[in-house]
Amino acid sequence: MLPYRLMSIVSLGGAYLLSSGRVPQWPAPGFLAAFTALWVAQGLVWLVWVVVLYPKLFSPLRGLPEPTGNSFLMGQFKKITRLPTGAPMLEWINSIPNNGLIRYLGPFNQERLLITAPKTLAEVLVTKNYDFIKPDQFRFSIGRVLGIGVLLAEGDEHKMQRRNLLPAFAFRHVKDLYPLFWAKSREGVEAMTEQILKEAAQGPDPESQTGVIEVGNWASRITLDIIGVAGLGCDFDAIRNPENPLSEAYARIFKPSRQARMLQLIGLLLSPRVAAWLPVKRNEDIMDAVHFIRAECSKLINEKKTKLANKELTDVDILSLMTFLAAGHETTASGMTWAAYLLAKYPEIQTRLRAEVREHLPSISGSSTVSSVDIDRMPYLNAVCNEVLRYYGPVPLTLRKAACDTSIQGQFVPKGTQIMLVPWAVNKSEAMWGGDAQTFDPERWMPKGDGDKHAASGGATSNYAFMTFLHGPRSCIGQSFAKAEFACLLASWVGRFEMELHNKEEADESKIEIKSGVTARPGKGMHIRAKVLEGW
Ligand code: HEM
Repeated sequence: MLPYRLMSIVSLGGAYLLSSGRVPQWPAPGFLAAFTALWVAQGLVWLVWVVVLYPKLFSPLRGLPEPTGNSFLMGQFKKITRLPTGAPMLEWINSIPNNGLIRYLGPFNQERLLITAPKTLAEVLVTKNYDFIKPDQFRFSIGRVLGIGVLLAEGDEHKMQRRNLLPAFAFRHVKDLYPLFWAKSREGVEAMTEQILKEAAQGPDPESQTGVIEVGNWASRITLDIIGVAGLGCDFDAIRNPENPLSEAYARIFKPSRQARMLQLIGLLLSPRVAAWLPVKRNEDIMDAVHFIRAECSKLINEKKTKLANKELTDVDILSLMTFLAAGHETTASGMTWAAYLLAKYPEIQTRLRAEVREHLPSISGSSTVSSVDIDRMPYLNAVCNEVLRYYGPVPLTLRKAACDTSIQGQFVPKGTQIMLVPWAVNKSEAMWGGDAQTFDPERWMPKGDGDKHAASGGATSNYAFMTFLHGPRSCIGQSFAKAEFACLLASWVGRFEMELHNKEEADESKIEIKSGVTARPGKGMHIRAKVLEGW
């Protein structure tokens, strides 16, 4: 970032000397003119150093393997903006021979270090975890939405927050939430069925029981209701109310747009604060949504406090609540969107999964519930869930910054270096998953006989190959919660609906425009032709 404080101090001093006539010279300039000239000159020198000299001639990282075809000033930026987030890194991880680290240049030749192999991932995520912090850009842009809760806290503050929260996310607690996940799955499926049947009744073939639904919106509303009840015992009623203001507020925040990308770029070059301050519509939308969400969360906390007879809350505060509401519903909803897409694309997988669900789980139409044991004994359901989360991990990419001069596998990494952790690349790395890494194949997670331990890691050579929830002290705390919720939702959808792609062209994945903010979603939504099936 532009060192404007230092530049301003130097310019002030210089302008004083020049304009006071203390330096022998021809006509002494005015103070303002001298200040401006010095500031601009320093800015230019800084630009040449940062954009050209340092990355090309002096950086200690310049010997690392890197992609070819850099533009002189913007490195790989054009490719990065043209392709979906994570896609260029997937290409590089599989085509550039490397030893766990690939360097590439981003906008204005800013250096990025892509972490590609188990040993380098282990060092960044586990052994030297606190050497690699969330970058200011990330902290500021997400922090202004969520506050500095566990997702953004660093060092001792993070350790403390995480320690306090961990018991609530232990499997022994999550296990008790299965009945809730199932009840909400039922509510979601019933509401979706209603919409489909209504549409079928108005169409040319009222008997078809078929209609087109946008699954991403349904998934967001269902997962928002689940997190509301699980986290606070409060039902937002988003399933029944499509115009629920809370889900609309989240939709506005997570909506990717051209203006959002421009602001991101300005944030990178100048400062995220400058980008957030600009009077543009995207900033206004975000601030409106944030104020609304904050007010809602305060209201919920106050209600909960009253319910607890005015005793101090120990387990939940407003930052945790805001963090969980955001981190815990858009992610699972993105996963469900891709799950519906992949099942629609691969009907034979869908049919096999439906058979297992209908055989092992009680009908979603009745009032029976399910337990963790019911779900765990369904190998194909678990295989499909794992494979969806591998193939289209909801968080395609996340960032870190070296907090100090450090090293990764002996390679010196200067303070401030941007580190790229890219589930969309690592999850499909051929070095770790084999030649079929880029094929959607739940079979890789199916045990090939008694005691087949290999299947638990999907046949990959290392646990680090599955990066969907990251690993180590900053991995997703809600992983067990999310997996259980995901399995229940997917079972209920596939048990009730036969899903086909509405837009057949989208069977070719490259035809889907993917918009990535924090999570990756189809930019125009995912429209599925769903048929309500009888008999379950
Ligand atoms: C499929 C669903 C989910 C996925 C793919 C996912 C993925 C992730 C990832 C990749 C991170 C690390 C982000 C980073 O450090 O850059 C993360 C962190 C986190 N997730 Fe999730 N998540 C999911 C669901 C959930 C749920 C349901 C909850 C809560 C109920 C949750 C709560 C959190 C929290 C609190 C953190 C911050 C942890 C820390 O920094 O210590 N997530 N998640």
